[in-house]
Amino acid sequence: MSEDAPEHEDMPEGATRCGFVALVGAPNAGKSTLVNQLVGVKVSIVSHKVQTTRALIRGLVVEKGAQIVFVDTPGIFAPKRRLDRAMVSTAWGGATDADVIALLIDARKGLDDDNLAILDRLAEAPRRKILILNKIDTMQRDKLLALAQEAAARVSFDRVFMISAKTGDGVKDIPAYLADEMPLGPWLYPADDVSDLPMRALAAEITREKLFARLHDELPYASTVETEKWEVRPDGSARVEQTIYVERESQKRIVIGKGGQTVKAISTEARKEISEIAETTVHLFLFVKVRENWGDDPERYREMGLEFPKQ
Ligand SMILES: Nc1nc2c(ncn2[C@@H]2O[C@H](COP(=O)(O)OP(=O)(O)OP(=O)(O)O)[C@@H](O)[C@H]2O)c(=O)[nH]1
Repeated sequence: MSEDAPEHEDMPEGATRCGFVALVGAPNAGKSTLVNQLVGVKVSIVSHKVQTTRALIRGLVVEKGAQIVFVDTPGIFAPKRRLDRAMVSTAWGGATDADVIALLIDARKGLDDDNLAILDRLAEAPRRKILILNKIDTMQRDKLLALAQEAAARVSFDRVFMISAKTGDGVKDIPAYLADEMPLGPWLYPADDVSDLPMRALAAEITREKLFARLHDELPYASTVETEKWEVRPDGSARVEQTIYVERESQKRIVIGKGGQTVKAISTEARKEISEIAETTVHLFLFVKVRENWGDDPERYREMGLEFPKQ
């Protein structure tokens, strides 16, 4: 990552560019949808529930000889617990390390308190910044222009994009622009990688998504899924073992369900999707365990790649 803003030098023959773009935005702005749209593969989990993104997930896009590494930051929100503070700290850490910070705003919401707080913070960051107004499929154009002006009055953006992450409208312009902004340097990832997120973590996110789709009213947000084992068999299929961690015995019973029905249904759904993404047959084994005070255990969020917040 470069300390200085990249210069617009002519590309020597055979030279490559590579850089980091931090996607910053309020929960539900559409960051995961945008990363998925950019990368073309489901690398980060989209959900109607806010704060789905629990760790930094990168999507790689190659454009005009430049490798652009998108850092999908967790939603910036008012942190209460230690875990939440760690997530926010990680999000801003990722943003200030990046070559370009991309602020994604749900245009429908406009400059609400969340977005104003982010803009204030962004104004201080000594980085190139772009503004992406998302969800234009739900809005009229004149309102978008007014919103862009309002945001630009607070933060100096190098460029403003108006897109629909959902339909893909306008999305291609973003990597086309960013490719020229990346500093000269070798690619950091193999050419055909779409994500440096290991398959294990992706599989855990998929199961977690299925778990919450069923039980979002009954489970605390802190429940997690970990992939303990990913074993490729001689026939190419994979034996995958995952543990669902909950905070209390009562929650364990809910996840398991009557006669194991609930966990079985979650497993069936998750197995289908993991198989599709892994492009092989997956045999999924789910275990449910109680881990108390999960949300306050520093070891847990260190394992997830989260930083300690600077107090
Ligand atoms: N109409 C419309 N909906 C969108 C668009 N982009 C995203 N959404 C929806 O907005 C919701 C939130 O999208 P996500 O991609 O999960 O948002 P996020 O910013 O990654 O959220 P966190 O991971 O929780 O921070 C989902 O229901 C998406 O389908 C868009 O361009 N148009």
